[in-house]
This record gives sequence, C-alpha cells and structure tokens, in this order.
Amino acid sequence: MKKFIVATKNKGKINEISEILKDFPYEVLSMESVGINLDIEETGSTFEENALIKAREINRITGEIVMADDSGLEVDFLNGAPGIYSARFAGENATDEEKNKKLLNMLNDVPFDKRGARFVCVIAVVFPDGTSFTVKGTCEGYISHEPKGANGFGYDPIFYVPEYQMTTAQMASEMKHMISHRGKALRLMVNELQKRYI
Ligand SMILES: O=c1nc[nH]c2c1ncn2[C@H]1C[C@H](O)[C@@H](COP(=O)(O)OP(=O)(O)OP(=O)(O)O)O1
Ligand SMILES: [Mg+2]
Repeated sequence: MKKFIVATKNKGKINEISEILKDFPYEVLSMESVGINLDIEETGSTFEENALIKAREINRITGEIVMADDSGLEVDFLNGAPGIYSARFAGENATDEEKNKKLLNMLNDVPFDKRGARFVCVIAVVFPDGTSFTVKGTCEGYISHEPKGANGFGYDPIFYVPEYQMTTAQMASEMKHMISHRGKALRLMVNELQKRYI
C-alpha cells in the first residue's frame, strides 16, 4: 500500500480525500499524523502554483511522496473571484459562515441566472526524485440566495447544483464525491499514478 502525505491543514479536505481514495490502494497521511505543524504561504498566482508550493514544501521536509490540494470557488458575476483567495478573502481568521455571508452580501439582488459559479480543485503530486504533476477538476453550479445543508465544509451550504436541486452541503458525501471538483481531480490523479505504476 502506497502512502502519501497530504499537505493540507484543512480537516474537511483530509476527510474527503480519505473517503474518495478508500477504493484505491493508497493510504493518506495527514501532516498532523507525521508530526508537521506548518503554515505554508500560498504565494502563487494560480491554483497549480499554490498546489505545487504546498506539496514541494512538505516533500522537501520529509522526502516522501506528497500531494496537495489547492481549491476554491470562482463566481462569474465577480469575474472569477474569490478564486485562489477563497480561503482568505474575508480575512485570514474568518469562519466558513462569515465567508459565506460575505459572498452572499456581494451578490445581494443578483438574480439566480447571473449567479453561476464553479468549484475548482487542483491536486499536485511531488515524488521523492523531485518530479511532479498536477491535475484539475471542476464542478459547475450557482450561488444560492441562502445557506442550506450541514454536510461538507467551506462554501458547500451556498453552492447549488441544479441537476440535483440541492446544495453540496445537502448531498450525502458519496454523491458529492461523484460530481465534485475534488472527486474528479482525485480520479485523474489515480489514473496518472497508475500510468507510472505507482
Ligand atoms: O469542496 C468544497 N466545498 C466547499 N468549500 C470548498 C471546497 N473545496 C474548497 N473549498 C473552499 C474552502 C477554502 O475556503 C478554499 C480552499 O482554499 P485552500 O487554500 O485550497 O485550502 P485551505 O487554506 O482551507 O487549506 P490548505 O491550503 O492547508 O490545504 O475553498
Ligand atoms: Mg490554503
């Protein structure tokens, strides 16, 4: 069984990554479980750059195979914001609730058909020899007018998926993983690893 360290401090991501990879022969180790407590500055200007920055930093420290997830929400009415700033656009210490509230306020009075948005997830994998790759998954939807549902994390309560007529926070986790940006990116990652016999 191959082990990966996941270079994230986000518990919601760790949970989802473990659930999605449970059908594959990969064991997911959190930074906590390998004794690393580090805030890595996301200085890149794309999801790809930031995912690689996080994975490279933990690979440099451990020498192990490391994967990182850089993700966020692109809102059409805001020309793609908050994008790579999704975690920090309401301040470094803002709660998920505060971020959702801020985004809903920015879209006050914007009609439903102009509230299109997508979740984006880029996974970077860095190998012990320093080689790397990235894969990307997206999930299309709309920003709802009010939060609904208690599953998931982050922006899930306000991300409405018309095909299922519910937010990703109202979905059972298996359903979210089938259609989510993270589910898609991780399945592409597995394909890429298998091509390399990993
Ligand atoms: O499935 C999702 N459902 C809801 N919200 C989501 C999802 N996926 C990402 N998001 C939000 C959370 C965070 O506000 C931002 C990611 O920011 P991002 O920098 O990649 O993650 P983070 O700072 O929380 O943890 P870390 O950098 O340690 O991996 O997008
Ligand atoms: Mg982050």
